[in-house]
Amino acid sequence: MVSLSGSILFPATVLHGCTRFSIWSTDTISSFCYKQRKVVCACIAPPRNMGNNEYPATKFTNLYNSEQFGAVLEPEDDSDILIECRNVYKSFGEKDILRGVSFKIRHGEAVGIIGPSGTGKSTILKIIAGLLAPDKGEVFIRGRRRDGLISDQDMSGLRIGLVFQSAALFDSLTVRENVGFLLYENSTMGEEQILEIVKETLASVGLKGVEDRTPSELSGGMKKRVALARSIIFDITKKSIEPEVLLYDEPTAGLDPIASTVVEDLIRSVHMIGEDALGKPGKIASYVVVTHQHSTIRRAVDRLLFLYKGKIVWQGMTHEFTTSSNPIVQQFASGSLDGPIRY
Ligand SMILES: Nc1ncnc2c1ncn2[C@@H]1O[C@H](COP(=O)(O)OP(=O)(O)OP(=O)(O)O)[C@@H](O)[C@H]1O
Repeated sequence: MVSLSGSILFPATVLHGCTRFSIWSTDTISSFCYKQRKVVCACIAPPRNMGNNEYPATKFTNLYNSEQFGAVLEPEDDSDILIECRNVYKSFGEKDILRGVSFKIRHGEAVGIIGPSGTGKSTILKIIAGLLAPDKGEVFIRGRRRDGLISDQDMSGLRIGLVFQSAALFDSLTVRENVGFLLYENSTMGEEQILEIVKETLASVGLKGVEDRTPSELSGGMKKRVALARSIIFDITKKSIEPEVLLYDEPTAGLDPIASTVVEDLIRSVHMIGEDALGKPGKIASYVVVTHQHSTIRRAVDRLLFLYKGKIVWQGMTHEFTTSSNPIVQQFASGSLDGPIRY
């Protein structure tokens, strides 16, 4: 899981008009705060219907139409790539964690990253998010190479949000203040208007009448929904609306099976090809989920990347996961102690 500083409390937002980015951690806010030039509101989101002229709402079911071991079968058209990692390396001290990771996230995709514990899944999310810089290799955001961290560069064109395993809500604030935090801080909207948007966003994740509660009065599943609402709320006064990629780090960890299903369906519902609790199309262009849960793999993602020993060793559609002949995947899918994966 992503754990930047242990205590994950504060929302940090966009810097200097760079890539629209919302993330919730003390580490981030502190590192961003001293670097920030001009904080602008991260609370904008893509159009409600992303199937526009720029990006047709592609169905990805057969995009990568067979499981791949090493080689990747991909569409030739690269115009819909939102994020690309190219040959990314990352070490921590003596530990080589990522050793040449390459993949693309396309507009409309729902991608899962799986693999044994400690293999670097959360590290990849942090690199995509721009919180960690790769030692070697490149990250492209809508075709533009990002150099260093997100705060180092003025990049526009994509909002990237990270939803932590722990909901990372402000304990002392109400649900309304948590969800509307970025709007209260950065928007020109009045209190009444913000409250309306907060209510509508909460309703879109199936929560009503909880605005005045504090996080301690919510269940774990409700907290995750509030965190999701916070990451999809947007500033309706903004003129330009950018697509958003959400990165979920173990979103169902610690939940019972039914609460997991609720969150998995919620992740689907806020996606552009889903429908939220209000019956409106979701706003999220693409998302990436790091998970260990089989139910989340089955229910919430379409395509899988399997990370092992620093590389993507397998990728395929979700339905290919349990039938794969790849011994690493077979062992992981069955949970067997016998196989190439050793602990
Ligand atoms: N900032 C850091 N400094 C030193 N080591 C780190 C740092 N971040 C991660 N690591 C190490 O890198 C390895 C990969 O960590 P990461 O959290 O990315 O793995 P993961 O695949 O998400 O694991 P899990 O499935 O258990 O959550 C681990 O051994 C971890 O201890």
